[in-house]
Amino acid sequence: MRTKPQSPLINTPSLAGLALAVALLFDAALSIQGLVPEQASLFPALAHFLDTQIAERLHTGTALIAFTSGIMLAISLILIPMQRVYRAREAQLLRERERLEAYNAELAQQAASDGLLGIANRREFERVLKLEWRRAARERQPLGLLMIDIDCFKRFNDSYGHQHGDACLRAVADVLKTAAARPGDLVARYGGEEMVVLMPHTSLEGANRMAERIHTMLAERALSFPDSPVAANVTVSIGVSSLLPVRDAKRATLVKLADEGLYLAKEAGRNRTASVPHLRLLHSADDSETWASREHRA
Ligand SMILES: Nc1nc2c(ncn2[C@@H]2O[C@H](COP(=O)(O)OP(=O)(O)OP(=O)(O)O)[C@@H](O)[C@H]2O)c(=O)[nH]1
Repeated sequence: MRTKPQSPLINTPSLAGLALAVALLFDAALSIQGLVPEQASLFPALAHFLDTQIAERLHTGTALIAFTSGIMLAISLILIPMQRVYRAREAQLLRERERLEAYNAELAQQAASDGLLGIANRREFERVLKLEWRRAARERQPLGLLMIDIDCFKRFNDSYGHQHGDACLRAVADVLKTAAARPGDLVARYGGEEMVVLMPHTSLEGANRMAERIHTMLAERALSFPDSPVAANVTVSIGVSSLLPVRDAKRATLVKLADEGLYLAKEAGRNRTASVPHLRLLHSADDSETWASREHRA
């Protein structure tokens, strides 16, 4: 004789047993839906329930589950408060996150700097120039730029070898970093033995003063270069420019002017600073921008 199938029965003799029964049912529901615990939004809720109900103590218990097929399943269980497990996992994830963040910062630093000289690379310079140009436009402040080139560096390399050449480049980069000490200043390698110093809030006069400081500091370093046709020590030529970024002014012009200034300094005999006469943008007291006078400085 066929008996009427029993409905599923869950015998819960203890709190732990009840928790287990709930967990098993929940787990079964997840399996049916093909979910994994990480994807199941209810799972943390269940964990929280177990945590708060079971608190910080260990619990043991038995769950007896009777299925309609007649199979009885008895399971003994030790419940470990999930909070402890979660806290340990949380701390581990936090450490992992900090490690990854530090690694990312290191990678970003490497991507932005020149491996040989330890200063910003050309790409970083272009990035910062764009930002500073916009900031200078907003704040209506001039942006200054120095383009620096070591004099007769080919001869230096030929005379003393590339390793000494590299050391010389590093020494010059050091001088630039020491000279350009303001937090907003950026020293970068522009290419080969050419370096740049970008100086927010710096007029042509201020940029010229900075260039003179660099010449003085380099002379004090006295990096020996007896074969130089210019002086007994390593010297540099510097092109200077400064622009107020308003109206049609372009940041490429700032670089072009400094580059042209550098050419003039080389032409004039090296170991000096020069800037080309260029149109300078000024704005009047009523705040409207106007093209203003030509400046002639060399
Ligand atoms: N050691 C070393 N040399 C470099 C590096 N990058 C560029 N150079 C060298 O720098 C030299 C640049 O020489 P030139 O551009 O001819 O100019 P210069 O001899 O400095 O002469 P002027 O600029 O006219 O005073 C070349 O010999 C390049 O090989 C580098 O990373 N390390």
